[in-house]
Amino acid sequence: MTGVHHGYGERTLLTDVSFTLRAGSCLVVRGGNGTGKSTLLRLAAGRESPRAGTVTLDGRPSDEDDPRQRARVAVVLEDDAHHPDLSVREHLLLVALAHGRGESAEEVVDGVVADHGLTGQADLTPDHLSSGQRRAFALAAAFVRPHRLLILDEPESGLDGRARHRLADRLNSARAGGVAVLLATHDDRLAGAVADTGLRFAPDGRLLPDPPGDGVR
Ligand SMILES: Nc1ncnc2c1ncn2[C@@H]1O[C@H](COP(=O)(O)OP(=O)(O)OP(=O)(O)O)[C@@H](O)[C@H]1O
Repeated sequence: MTGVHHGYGERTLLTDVSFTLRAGSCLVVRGGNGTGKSTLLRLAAGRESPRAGTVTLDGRPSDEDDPRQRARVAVVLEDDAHHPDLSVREHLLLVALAHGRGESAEEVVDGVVADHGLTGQADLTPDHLSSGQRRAFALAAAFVRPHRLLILDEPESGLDGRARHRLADRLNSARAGGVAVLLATHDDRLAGAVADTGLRFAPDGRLLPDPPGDGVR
């Protein structure tokens, strides 16, 4: 992201924001409610275009409608959609198949379901999940896709302590495999456990360096 300015109406949220995220690294973005974290992630994901500046992924403009990008980037934002009439397992299988997992799809889904503590909920439809289980389900839908970059907006919300530890472990294994992670969170422990660099929103919309700390590893 280079020299990005963005806002809505009269309000400026991002002022001259630049950063680079490399393979295998995790950048955490923090700031109070309404400062612009989700907005920044939507721009990174190519769901929205900035008023000024550029957002590129592997040298190409970030664009969520670009199939090449969707084959490499998995995004969990706050407004995740799901099929109300498919079970957790059926939904994940559909996502895995749509993203080219082919014959390995069932195995990938079974592994991700177990990793996300959803084994007992695999045959339920989303309406029958608790809010924390729905969050785990949204994260699972990202993990069944091929991904070189994960963009996660407050992935910890609704998760209990055990599930947060599992999430930190999964993100660290992903990083070890070369996956880049862009994370917005209010959880300093999660930030410290998974991120190697951090940025924090200043009141003028600039992003200032904010080391993630030690967290719980
Ligand atoms: N599409 C939009 N049109 C107009 N205003 C918007 C739009 N999206 C977000 N905003 C406003 O921009 C501001 C920043 O929103 P954003 O969701 O990025 O904040 P956030 O830092 O993620 O907050 P939180 O920690 O509460 O999730 C808010 O005041 C919000 O109302």
